[in-house]
Amino acid sequence: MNLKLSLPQAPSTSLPCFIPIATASTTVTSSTSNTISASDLERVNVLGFGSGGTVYKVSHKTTSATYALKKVKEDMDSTSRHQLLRETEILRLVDSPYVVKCHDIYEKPSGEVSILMEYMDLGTLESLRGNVVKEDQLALIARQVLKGLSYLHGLKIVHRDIKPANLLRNSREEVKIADFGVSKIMVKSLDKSNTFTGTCAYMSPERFDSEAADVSEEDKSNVYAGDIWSFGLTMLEILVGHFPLLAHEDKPDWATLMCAVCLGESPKAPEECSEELKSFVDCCLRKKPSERWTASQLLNHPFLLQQD
Ligand SMILES: Nc1ncnc2c1ncn2[C@@H]1O[C@H](COP(=O)(O)OP(=O)(O)OP(=O)(O)O)[C@@H](O)[C@H]1O
Repeated sequence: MNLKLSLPQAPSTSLPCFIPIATASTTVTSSTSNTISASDLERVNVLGFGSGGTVYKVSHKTTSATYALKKVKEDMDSTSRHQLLRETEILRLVDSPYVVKCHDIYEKPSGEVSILMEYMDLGTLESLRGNVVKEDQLALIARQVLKGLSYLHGLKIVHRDIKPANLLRNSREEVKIADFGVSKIMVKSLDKSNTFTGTCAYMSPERFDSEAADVSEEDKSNVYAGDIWSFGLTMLEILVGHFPLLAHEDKPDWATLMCAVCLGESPKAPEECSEELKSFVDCCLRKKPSERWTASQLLNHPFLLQQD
């Protein structure tokens, strides 16, 4: 008589069903037990603009603690709304020293959503462009990003947009992964999430052209390898100071990129680099996803072990 049936899991493709975002005027949701009221925050200045909204540096009126507040555009279309729901779902789930911490999420009755994050005072890794980055500095950055990726992949989260603009650093020499707008939590083991999502320039060959004859079903479902390709390109960019696939074009068109990523040879570390670094880059940028090393394997690569 009192039969109890467990409810089926919602598929990942549907709108995520998660706890609703709290209103700013009341309690706010948080991955920590401490909640911060939106009315206690004071804007200091604008930190930057993204496609989804504006990020402000804010200060807590009583504690003077500094945070970054991402205010998401109100007039979102359904795709952007969907991305925001996914991002907040993931932000609530993750808690790692290698991922930018989300303290609270606020929603006003008007629909305006703001995300309160840990403040990373040195901004994104894009700011390193033009600087000479030594191998030991690169190893320090690579190790932290890989620890973040290893953590995320362990939770079956694929980031899908690893690039210098989505990696933030602070003056404690910490580097953290940010921006989960196009990330995804993998539900089924055969879920193929290597679709065309994220920033084209850093996309792996199998994601760029998943219909190519040499992309097997196994390659398509090896979603985490796509993050490793993007990570490898990002590390190489930091090392050489420019986008490594097309040195002379700032904003290459889609066809040029497609040729470089899918038909060209994988980019390599410059000849003058150590053998360990050359091998490290090679292990990240193998064309076949099954041959690319995983984040945990890369953490044990000689390039990172020797710089420990
Ligand atoms: N937690 C943070 N601490 C310090 N600065 C931040 C933080 N988050 C974002 N920023 C700054 O704000 C800028 C915009 O960030 P945002 O995440 O909205 O967009 P984006 O990642 O640059 O672009 P898009 O969302 O279009 O991919 C970043 O480039 C960075 O300079």
